Amino acid sequence: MSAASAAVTSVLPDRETLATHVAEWLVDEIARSTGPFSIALSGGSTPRPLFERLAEPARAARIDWSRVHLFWGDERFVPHDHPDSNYLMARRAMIDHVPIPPGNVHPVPTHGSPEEAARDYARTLRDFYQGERINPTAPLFNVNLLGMGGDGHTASLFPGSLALSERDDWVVAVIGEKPEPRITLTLPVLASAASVVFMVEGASKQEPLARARAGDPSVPAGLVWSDGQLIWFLDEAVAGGKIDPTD
Ligand SMILES: O=C1O[C@H](COP(=O)(O)O)[C@@H](O)[C@H](O)[C@H]1O
Repeated sequence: MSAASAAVTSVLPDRETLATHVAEWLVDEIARSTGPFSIALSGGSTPRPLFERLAEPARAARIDWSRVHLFWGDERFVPHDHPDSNYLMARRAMIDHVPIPPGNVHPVPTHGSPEEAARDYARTLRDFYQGERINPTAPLFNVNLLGMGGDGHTASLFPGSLALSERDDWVVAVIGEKPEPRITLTLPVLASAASVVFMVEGASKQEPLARARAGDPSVPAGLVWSDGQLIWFLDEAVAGGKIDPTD
């Protein structure tokens, strides 16, 4: 399945409304579920207002945080207190303000070497999943929240990267493509979610978004599929008035 097939699209007026809409969607998804609810978080700037919305007291009170497990789709290989850390951003915007049990927060380790960290995180994911191989009928995550960079990258899968072809390892170290090494889940693991959710905003991403949605293989976000449903949450600036929500 490619990003171009079986996708649902919601276009919201602006980034603030987008964040509120996705927060409400997530609250409803958690409320409708039973048992553990696992979410893979993205980093960068786009999800920050969403995390802040989820931490607002009235909304946070509607979430059974004891069932929520937080993972990350990718991480910069920097200490957890480094300003570039995806974990630190989520902690400051949300985790520090909600009653989630500490044991339910599963950041990507950033000690040792990047390769060791990738191996350790794959172990963490497999232990949570209670399986060594992904079964497409039993997704690892309830929700995998993804973003897209201006170059079309998603998680830490960059255009032309060897990591895009990885089908066996669940997590890989990406070295030499960015100033700092990255740790990223690979495509089959990113796809293993009941809902793979892209949140993309801003006029500067119109062009890569259009290519991703057309399934352009040179745009990593366009290579992501979902073992469940694929949802694009967009603001009008990135949709550019050109997106038919039924596409
Ligand atoms: O490097 C990253 O970038 C993407 C996109 O970030 P944004 O700032 O353009 O929203 C993000 O999805 C990814 O998790 C992050 O590590």
